[in-house]
Amino acid sequence: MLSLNPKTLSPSPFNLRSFLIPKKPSISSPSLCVNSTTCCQPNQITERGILFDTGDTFFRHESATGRDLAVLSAALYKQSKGQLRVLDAMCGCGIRSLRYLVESKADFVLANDANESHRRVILDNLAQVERLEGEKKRWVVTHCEANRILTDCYLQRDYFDYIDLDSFGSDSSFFLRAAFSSLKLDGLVYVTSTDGYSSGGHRPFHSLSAFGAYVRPMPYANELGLRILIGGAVREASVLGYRVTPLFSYYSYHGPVFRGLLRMNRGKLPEKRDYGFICYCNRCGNSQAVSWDELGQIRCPCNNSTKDAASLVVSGPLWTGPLHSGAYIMEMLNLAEQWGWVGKDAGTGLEKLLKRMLEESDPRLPFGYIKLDEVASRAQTNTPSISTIMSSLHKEGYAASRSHIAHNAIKTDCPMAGCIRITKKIHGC
Ligand SMILES: C[S@@+](CC[C@H](N)C(=O)[O-])C[C@H]1O[C@@H](n2cnc3c(N)ncnc32)[C@H](O)[C@@H]1O
Repeated sequence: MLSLNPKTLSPSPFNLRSFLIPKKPSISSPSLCVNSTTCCQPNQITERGILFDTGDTFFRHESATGRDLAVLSAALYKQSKGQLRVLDAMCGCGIRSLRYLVESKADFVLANDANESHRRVILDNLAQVERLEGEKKRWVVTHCEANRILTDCYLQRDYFDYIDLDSFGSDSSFFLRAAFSSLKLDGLVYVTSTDGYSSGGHRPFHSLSAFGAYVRPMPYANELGLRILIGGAVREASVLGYRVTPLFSYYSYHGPVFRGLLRMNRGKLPEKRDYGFICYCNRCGNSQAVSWDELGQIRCPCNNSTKDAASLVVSGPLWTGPLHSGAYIMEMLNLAEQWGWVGKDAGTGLEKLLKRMLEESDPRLPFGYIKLDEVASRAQTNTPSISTIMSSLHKEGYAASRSHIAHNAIKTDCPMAGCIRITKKIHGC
């Protein structure tokens, strides 16, 4: 068991952004109020019926869906393994820790945040668990730099089933190796990045140092954000002799935020087809995945001459495999249904999101998405409606789905030329 004295482990000055959040008044003793918003004080918040205080901490309402996904996946783990020890390495006000305890039924949660001034709010929020359930304490709060707590746990052989790394920018890459070391085999890491500059190809040398991927501007930048995050984790895990696979990947416009739930097992590097480079041709709009050995010979079929080689943009190495496991998303949907989070009157976008992720997990669909504006501009027509183009693609035998990442885009195995032809046909040209 851990024996950490938070007083002696002060946060490192690293990452000062979190300490610059303006102060809000905090309250003393929040209580758990299920399915009610009426008893809330103005500075208290409910999420899924759980009342808590955000105090001076960094808290975003918009991340509620990311937290729902976390809680569902942790609960599935508990159901399948019969145990759940969570390390919430950057817990903010402790909302996730609270939800892991109350909703996912975690046996133990270590709630950590480097900022010691969050302590009162976290303690008050988590104290609700015993008040509600009358059980013995199942949680500990610490204030260490994340790598420190992860490494301490590893050194003390105190392994976790589920590690949550909810950090800013591309910082999560900095914690991954320590996280994999302190994770049980078959355990889960829920990793986050808010680095939209790297995914947009605006700072390739930064993305190279943070994620190990040289990224250049491509039309499906937000999917690249997920792929470099997962690819970086794959690389970090393989250094330690582990193999990680994404169970789901989630992009949210608010931030932007890129999240991935990764399962870790012993193993070697991923399949060659799942980790490599992505090339996009500005000339024809098609993409291809290439491995390291093919990199020297890449040429887009649309252009055999070398004079137009500049039209090819290459990013990587990154994750080129599936973003989600369809079977896992089905399990999440079923649990969400049991909990009344989806279905009639559930009133959230969670069902739509999970169903879209399920569509995207069709193995026939390649990486990337095609923006309908790009198709229209190449076809010199108006933008086709998403349902019309999808039904035309299906009629011609292509796989096609919407993307949870971009609302005006489709994922399809139809090449750009086919999409242009279909769009022209839709418009009678
Ligand atoms: C995005 S917020 C966490 C939000 C929280 N998980 C939630 O869902 O509301 C990130 C937190 O990480 C903490 N933090 C930043 N750098 C850290 C580090 N190196 N080690 C531990 N905590 C850190 C900050 O104090 C901040 O509270």
